[in-house]
Amino acid sequence: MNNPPVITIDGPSGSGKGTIAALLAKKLGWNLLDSGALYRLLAFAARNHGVDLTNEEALKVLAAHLDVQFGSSKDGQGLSITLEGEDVTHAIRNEQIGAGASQVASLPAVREALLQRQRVFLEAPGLVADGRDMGTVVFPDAELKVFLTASADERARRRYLQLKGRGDDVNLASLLDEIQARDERDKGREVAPLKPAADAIMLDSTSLSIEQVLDSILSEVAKRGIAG
Ligand SMILES: Nc1ncnc2c1ncn2[C@@H]1O[C@H](COP(=O)(O)OP(=O)(O)OP(=O)(O)O)[C@@H](O)[C@H]1O
Ligand SMILES: Nc1ccn([C@H]2C[C@H](O)[C@@H](COP(=O)(O)O)O2)c(=O)n1
Repeated sequence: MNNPPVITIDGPSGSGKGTIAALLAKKLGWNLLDSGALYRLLAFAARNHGVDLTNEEALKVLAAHLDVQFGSSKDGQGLSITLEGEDVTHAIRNEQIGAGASQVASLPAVREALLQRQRVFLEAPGLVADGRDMGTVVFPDAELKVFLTASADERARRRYLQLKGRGDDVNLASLLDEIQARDERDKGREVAPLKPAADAIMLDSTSLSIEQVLDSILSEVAKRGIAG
């Protein structure tokens, strides 16, 4: 029997992957995988358990035993995430945890330990998966692969507005530095680096609205006859 269809959305931090993936999954009535959340959860759990972010062996064990539940947020617009019984939906969404996630994600044993956890999200009627290696490694046979980009300045500006809106004390110049450092680490690692799959469509969202990005992907979905 054929597997349910998959749409992958990969790209650098702040390009809008998570926002677009959630809207697309909702529109299609498909399942959603936010793979970055798994790396963030691991960085968060490592901090809670006093595990050093360079200790590959301990992180591999922690990754294999992460006690995590994904659900729908109360507003139905995104995910709610529980780690070891604690609601960490918002606690994992800061730049410090993002940097830690990028660090643990460079370790081959960690990626291997999280691979199967990601593939179990593939259930009928379909899956929208966002991350860095969804189209290249985790779902290489996906029906549609999107590589979503935006300039580093625009991504830093978006992150600034997002964090400011949440009431965080943030600085645009440091956010730009952090985004560029994370880009370098995600692109430069040896295993599953951030790069477009050979058969991905490239979408630069620098001067596109969220609606325009979504429409462009939906027209590709319709063109390929993927959903329904
Ligand atoms: N096309 C767009 N135009 C303007 N703002 C956008 C656009 N796409 C996303 N945003 C906003 O940018 C911010 C970052 O988006 P989002 O979290 O989806 O990025 P991401 O690529 O998933 O980042 P990360 O990989 O770090 O999780 C959000 O506040 C989102 O609303
Ligand atoms: N498929 C993935 C998803 C995420 N990562 C790493 C790299 C990111 O810097 C970090 C956090 O991801 P985000 O939540 O910002 O999308 O996790 C990865 O290597 N592979």
